[in-house]
Amino acid sequence: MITLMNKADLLRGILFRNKGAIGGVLIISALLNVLLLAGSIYMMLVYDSALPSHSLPTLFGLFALVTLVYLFQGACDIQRSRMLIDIAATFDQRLTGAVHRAMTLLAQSGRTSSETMTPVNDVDQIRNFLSGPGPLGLIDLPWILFFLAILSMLHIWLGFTVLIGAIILALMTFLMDGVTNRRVAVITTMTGRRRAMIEGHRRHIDVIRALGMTQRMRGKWVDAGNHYLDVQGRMLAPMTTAQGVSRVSRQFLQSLVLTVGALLVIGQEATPGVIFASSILSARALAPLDQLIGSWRNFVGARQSWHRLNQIFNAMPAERCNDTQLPVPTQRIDLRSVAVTVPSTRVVVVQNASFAASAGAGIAVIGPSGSGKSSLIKGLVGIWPIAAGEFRLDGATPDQWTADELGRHTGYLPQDVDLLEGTVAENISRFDGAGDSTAVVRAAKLAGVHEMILQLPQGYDTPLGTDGLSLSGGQRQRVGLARAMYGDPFLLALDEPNSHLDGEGEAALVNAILEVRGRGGIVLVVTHRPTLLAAVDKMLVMGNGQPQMYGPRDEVMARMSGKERIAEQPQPPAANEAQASGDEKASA
Ligand SMILES: Nc1ncnc2c1ncn2[C@@H]1O[C@H](COP(=O)(O)OP(=O)(O)OP(=O)(O)O)[C@@H](O)[C@H]1O
Repeated sequence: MITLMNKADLLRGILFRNKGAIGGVLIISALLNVLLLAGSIYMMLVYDSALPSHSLPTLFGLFALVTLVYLFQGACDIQRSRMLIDIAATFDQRLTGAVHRAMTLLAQSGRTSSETMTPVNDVDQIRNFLSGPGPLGLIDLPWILFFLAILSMLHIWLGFTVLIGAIILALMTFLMDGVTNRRVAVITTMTGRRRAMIEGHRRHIDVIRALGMTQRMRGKWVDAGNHYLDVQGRMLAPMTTAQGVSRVSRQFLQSLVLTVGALLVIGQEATPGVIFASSILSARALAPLDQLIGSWRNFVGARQSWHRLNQIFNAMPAERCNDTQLPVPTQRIDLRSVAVTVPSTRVVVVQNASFAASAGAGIAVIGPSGSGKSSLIKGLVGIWPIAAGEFRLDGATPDQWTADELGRHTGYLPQDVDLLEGTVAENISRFDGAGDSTAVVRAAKLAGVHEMILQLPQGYDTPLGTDGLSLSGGQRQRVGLARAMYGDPFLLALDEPNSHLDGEGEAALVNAILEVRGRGGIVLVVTHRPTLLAAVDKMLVMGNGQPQMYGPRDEVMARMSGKERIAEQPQPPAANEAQASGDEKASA
């Protein structure tokens, strides 16, 4: 697994860690290119010695020899392809961890799902290219000179003719590269968006069906598909033309070489065997270029993926590795003028948040919709960046722990609870393979979900998630609560944890919050309902992305009801405004 990314062309480093295998491929390629002469030599010997002498033993002897060479050549060819597949697989394996980290960071920074998937698609693209025929064209490219030298040894005119052909094909490849580059980038982006579109439809299939949008969504998908195919067809046209021209040019060149050979034979400057041998040799000489032109689109795609991956990896911050491990926080949290931003837009959604709480505190975060309650929670548990101000746990800023360490001290229940693919126990234990079942059951009991889990087909071992059992909204919320409480985190942040709960569930939740507070944890709970107020001792009122009031629960409630009473009294408009602005100042 890669931990430090700030290196120029990191991918090349990873690929060339396979030096042994790459060296093996180059050696086998050299051998194969030399063995490729066998066909031409055989033909020359048959025409120039076996045929004139009418010697059957010579013919059969030569045939046996060339058969052996072909068998060996076949074995080398298979071995070379296998080695390339292994190199591609190792390259992919070595990048897996880094790709996952890149995806996590891209998703955290608010990128779209197609952008987030880019590193995976790019590694796929490079691996497919490396394990396909594409690299063989590149590896065999220098061997064009070898075949040109042999052809020139047969006759300088033969070498010259093929050299001109090679230059024309190389020029075509060069020109095609300029045309292809931008087009392949456009097609790659469109392919990613198309995949994201169908994935979006899949995710929201229930809403699409229930609201009668199936035909409209299908129409959108078909339109997008038609547009994609139209653009792809237009963009790929020059490439297909170049491939066709390359194939015909190669055939033409072979006939041209044959003609030059025939002219040399007529002029008694070469033997008849030379005609056929040079025809085969010219085909071999130009094969790498032809192969490259054939797989040029994949080559350009892989090259772009390579650059994109390098850019992504180089932009990734080095993974934090704190030398000093801080103790588990147990005392307090402090916020001083904290501002939270949305990662994708960098819009500030919470500002001037200043308050403190000590061990055992329970804080209800209330306020109207869009007032910044969830955003504040996201900032405190490290999902969204704190752009200004300070948040400290026992005096330390969150970045003094690694994300995973901090995660162990934090419990978070989001508004939309997503359980991951795995069993109920795995989900509750946050996939901590080393975690003990007692802690899982304890967290489930605390969340009041133990009895419900026992009713599931396989109890705690029931698979959930993508292909597993789907739970109801309330069940999901309670399993999510157990997951948040697992490991007795110091800071427990619950975002509307009772939105799907019935009376019994709410009672269990109140008990759970009291239990956490009783053991010295701090609970922040966003709620629109008064039921949970029984479990807290403090209240934070949010409005317009800022705390409006903070203090002991009953005091804040009294101030709020006082405000309401003032607002209810009929007052002249000017007096009303003065009162409102005075209150805001006081609470701020
Ligand atoms: N993913 C997001 N991308 C951009 N802006 C967002 C995002 N989520 C929230 N916001 C913005 O942040 C502001 C605060 O939203 P937030 O969800 O924190 O409010 P809230 O008080 O929790 O609302 P509710 O009670 O409805 O959940 C809103 O103006 C909202 O438009």
